[in-house]
Amino acid sequence: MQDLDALKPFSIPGQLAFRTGPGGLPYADIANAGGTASICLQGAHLTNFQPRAQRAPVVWLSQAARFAPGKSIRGGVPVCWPWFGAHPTEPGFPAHGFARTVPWAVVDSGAAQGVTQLALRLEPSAATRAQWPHATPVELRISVSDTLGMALITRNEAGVALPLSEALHTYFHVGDIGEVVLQGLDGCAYLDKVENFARKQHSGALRFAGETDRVYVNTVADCLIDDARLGRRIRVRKQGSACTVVWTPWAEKAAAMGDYTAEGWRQMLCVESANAADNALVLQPGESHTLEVSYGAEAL
Ligand SMILES: O=P(O)(O)OC[C@H]1O[C@@H](O)[C@H](O)[C@@H](O)[C@@H]1O
Repeated sequence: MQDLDALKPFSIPGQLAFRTGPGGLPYADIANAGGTASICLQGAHLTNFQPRAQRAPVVWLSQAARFAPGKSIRGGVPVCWPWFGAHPTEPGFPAHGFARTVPWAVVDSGAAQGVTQLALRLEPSAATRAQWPHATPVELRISVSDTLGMALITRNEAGVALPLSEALHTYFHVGDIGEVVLQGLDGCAYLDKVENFARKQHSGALRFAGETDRVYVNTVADCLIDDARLGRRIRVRKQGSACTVVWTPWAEKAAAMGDYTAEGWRQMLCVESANAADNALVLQPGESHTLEVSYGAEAL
């Protein structure tokens, strides 16, 4: 992992600074006129985003989150790569890939027109090569203003076609999950992970009254999280993503997972922009793929 001296050339006075934070891990803090954000360099894991005009963060972080080398953080935006969910053939490999728990290097930063940018690249190691021996440089480019932009860019330099799945597994902060209405998935087919991946059809808006874990396939639509309690709508825009994963653990599963306070799960909803299941990618030699999202909030 880069030390703070190596990171200094990327800092931008008044906008971007680096520090050692919880778990002894390096973090980047961004602040500008539009909003604030923090990114843990382990996993390129964004842990906070709040527009200045919002009284609550847009991205949720568990109050019981643990920060440690090699451990995924509960909340924020885990980067799931180069596979989403269980590995297709290796049950011993970590769920959602290794990208979220390994060091990423800062490779670029900049500021223009009220937007602060930071680019990170996954650092391959003997441990990652043991699970993914392919030459596929991957970068996460983050841009912060009153909206948050993220682009996950994978390039296949391996010389052979490669199957790959991925997601930006974003935990959004909501007032209360029981009052949230999610729009954008009307008419979509989904795999219901709560019922052993049964394939179902969805219609209308989505409301939550229990554990929900669904992979909506063949949808490139944006989603809206309407949050009556906080009086706001979060707009989830995406490009280069053909499925959307919706997840809330509810009480029992949250308690079993740890990393949650007793009622903490009520303040989160995962709406994940992904390429997985029916929409997993096959990257041809020399091909690049970009999964891009932007998140903003407005009054309801
Ligand atoms: O605990 P993890 O590995 O971060 O995963 C959290 C959840 O992530 C979601 O994307 C999955 O659909 C769920 O099945 C899973 O429980």
